[in-house]
Amino acid sequence: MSDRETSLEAIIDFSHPGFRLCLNIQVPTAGVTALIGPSGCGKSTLLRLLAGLETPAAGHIRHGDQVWFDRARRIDLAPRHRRVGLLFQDYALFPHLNVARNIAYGLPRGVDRDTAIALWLSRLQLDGLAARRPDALSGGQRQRVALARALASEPAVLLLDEPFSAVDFSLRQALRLLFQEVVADRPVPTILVTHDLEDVRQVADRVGVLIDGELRQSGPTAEVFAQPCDAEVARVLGWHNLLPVSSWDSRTACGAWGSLPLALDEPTISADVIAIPPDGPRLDPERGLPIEVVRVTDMGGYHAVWCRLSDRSPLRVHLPRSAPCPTPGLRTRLDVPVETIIPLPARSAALPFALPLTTATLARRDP
Ligand SMILES: Nc1ncnc2c1ncn2[C@@H]1O[C@H](COP(=O)(O)OP(=O)(O)OP(=O)(O)O)[C@@H](O)[C@H]1O
Repeated sequence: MSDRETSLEAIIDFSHPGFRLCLNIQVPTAGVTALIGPSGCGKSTLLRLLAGLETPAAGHIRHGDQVWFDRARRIDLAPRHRRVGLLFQDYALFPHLNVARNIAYGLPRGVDRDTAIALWLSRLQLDGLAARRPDALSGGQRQRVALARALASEPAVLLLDEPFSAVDFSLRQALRLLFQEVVADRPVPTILVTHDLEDVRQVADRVGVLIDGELRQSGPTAEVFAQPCDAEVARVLGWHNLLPVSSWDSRTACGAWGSLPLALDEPTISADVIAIPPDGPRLDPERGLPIEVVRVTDMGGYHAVWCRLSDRSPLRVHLPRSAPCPTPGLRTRLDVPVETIIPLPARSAALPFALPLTTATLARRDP
């Protein structure tokens, strides 16, 4: 079956009091699609709508040829008929069932129960816990039981809300690898909601950035991380050094923090903010922005140096270990190579409806 036949597509318009989610999304079968955004932007709500636990005011949801929801045609498939593997932030385990029975709950017909339970207990490092009830598990154990239940059900679509958030660093790493194996083994449209950018970088093939119920940017993971479309998206992607610009032209950007040269052919975009990648700048007492070093952290391969600019704006730079390591309190200057500076608008429009959907998830609010 081609990817087009089994991808998940949805056009959704939905409101809570004071909040509106309005977007158009296509999730291909191959690979993982991560969904990130600030708290309250609508990520969990979108998963609930796709799973059939909330009903859109308008739109449609389709998995391959199967229509799950179509407001105009009055189709609204019950959640149990959508075959969605779901993991919620609160795990939603059955409190009266032990671990084994929770995992077995969604097993497809024909699967040997005991073998499948043993397999998933072992894969998620839950051996020895089969007979425990959820209230006798740690948060991380509960989360893994919920993940096992979602994966074991051989779903047609996987919707996972923060599936690795409650476990320690090394287990998280192991779970990411396991998850990638499982998804590669049985490709289904998969949405991974997470606040952890490492999850996105390591696991996701594509990423969509949701802000205020709209999809602001989406595309291949590396591309989105390298080229955020605006300062709000850049913040979601973990960019630190975003300096507001009060005036600018193609040669200079100025703000309360000072001024920096620009090298734009022409001022084609509205630059409200300049972004300074942390690896570009170098300390140089002779040139650049005046700074005071506030804190230095040894990150293993490099030193992270937190500085304050003249207006007390924070800035973080990464210095190679081969460079002299500054001490807190040092007043010096920061030479920022002109070619590393990225001008960004503060906020761009949501993705328009009519773009092709293969790499993109699209959104628009009504005017
Ligand atoms: N049952 C509800 N009634 C009214 N408003 C709700 C309800 N559930 C969620 N909301 C609101 O809808 C918006 C989106 O919530 P949602 O839980 O989808 O956000 P989120 O992006 O998943 O957030 P987080 O990252 O914190 O989990 C929020 O403003 C939230 O307060």
